[in-house]
Amino acid sequence: MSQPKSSGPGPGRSRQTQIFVDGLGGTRPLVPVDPEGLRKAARRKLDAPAFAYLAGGAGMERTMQANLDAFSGVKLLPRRLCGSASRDLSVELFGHTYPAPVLLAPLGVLELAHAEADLAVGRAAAALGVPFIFSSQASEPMEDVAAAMGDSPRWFQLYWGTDEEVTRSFVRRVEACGAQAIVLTLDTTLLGWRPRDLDLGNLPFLRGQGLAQYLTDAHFRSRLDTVQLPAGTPRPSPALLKTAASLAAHGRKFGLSLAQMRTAAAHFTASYTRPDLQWDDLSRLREWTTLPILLKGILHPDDAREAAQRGMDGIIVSNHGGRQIDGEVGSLTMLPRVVEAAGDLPVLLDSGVRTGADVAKAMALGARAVLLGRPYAYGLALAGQAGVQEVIRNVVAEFDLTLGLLGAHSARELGPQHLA
Ligand SMILES: Cc1cc2nc3c(=O)[nH]c(=O)nc-3n(C[C@H](O)[C@H](O)[C@H](O)COP(=O)(O)O)c2cc1C
Ligand SMILES: O=C(O)C(=O)c1ccccc1
Repeated sequence: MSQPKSSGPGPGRSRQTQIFVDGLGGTRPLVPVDPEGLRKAARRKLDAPAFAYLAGGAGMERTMQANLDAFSGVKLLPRRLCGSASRDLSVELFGHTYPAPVLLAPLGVLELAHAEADLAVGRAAAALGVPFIFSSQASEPMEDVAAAMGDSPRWFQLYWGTDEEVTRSFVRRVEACGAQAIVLTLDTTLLGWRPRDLDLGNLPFLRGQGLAQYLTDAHFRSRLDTVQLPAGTPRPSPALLKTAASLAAHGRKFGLSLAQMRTAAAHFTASYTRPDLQWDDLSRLREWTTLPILLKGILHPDDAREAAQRGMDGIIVSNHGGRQIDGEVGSLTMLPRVVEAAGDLPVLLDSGVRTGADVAKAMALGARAVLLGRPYAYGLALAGQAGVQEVIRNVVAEFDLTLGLLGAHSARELGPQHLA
């Protein structure tokens, strides 16, 4: 059993030792190790609208809390005198071996956190061999991020829009980018009710942010001279001028005029999602690509069964980090029943994963891997690529230590025997 390469996320002891040795010389970690400290440091660093969008959730954020509570409610149960000096953290998914059971979740609009956005995250993921799931709402085009990552693993998250030519075009581009899987997100057919953004009246897409996949898509661009803007021109105000400046800046980056950018923001808003997408539609995606398809946002076991019957390849149990329905069930709470219903399909999980011990809990409950969400965006905000790398290293280091302390030799052997 092989350990991850030294360039990989790394075994826990060395990371922990490194932090303490650095501390002897007065050097502190680049970003807070404590998850709540990490969030607070990002809040101090970011402007209010950026932090609201990245950190916020739906309604009173009760589902965000439920995600954390679900992890708190699961208790690990270690065994003694059966441990190992080193652990094998690797996992296999769809014929690929990854160094640890951790992927980077698709997060839109990363330019809110850092100017280098998805490029910095891609480089961090590549440095560690951890797969990065590119978002449909990315700030940098998939081709550029893929180029920045070399041969390192990348997946792609798809939103299925009403302009199906664009959706189909994304799938072609994804294949050309060397993605190893497509993740179809099903829980954002409508934008959730998010008071933090509503109170600031801020939706990044209307400012041209988070549209890089669309603005570089030939099919999407072909619409920009034909789609009509809604009538009625608002009176100029300082805020509107700021919005125009943001649209114009994004237009310059992607070779589009301000008028085209206004149309792009309107066309995106009108077409990015299909609230009436049905199970039968999945057969078209299945025909378009031979890549593994995972459905993200599954919570009900019957939906997992349906996914298996429809020829899907995997499931991501998720409630979108509590950003969609306030009051929906915590993601980890549904994991065991979804795993049971999914049969042979690999089940991954996100929403509320904050620590290495959380990774161990999800795997003990049957997840094959987890997606890390907001924590890496906070690392990005604080220290760019290096901040993202450090957040991943810390989570993986704690996971490795947790395995060792549980008496497990490998990530794969985690199971109900490790739960109280
Ligand atoms: C700022 C932000 C943007 C997101 N954008 C997307 C997206 O474009 N596509 C998607 O499938 N999920 C998106 N998500 C959801 C994440 O992929 C993931 O499900 C969630 O962040 C996990 O919860 P956690 O942040 O509590 O770990 C986004 C989440 C955040 C916080
Ligand atoms: O912010 C999100 O969580 C997200 O995924 C999204 C994507 C497209 C439109 C609005 C929100």
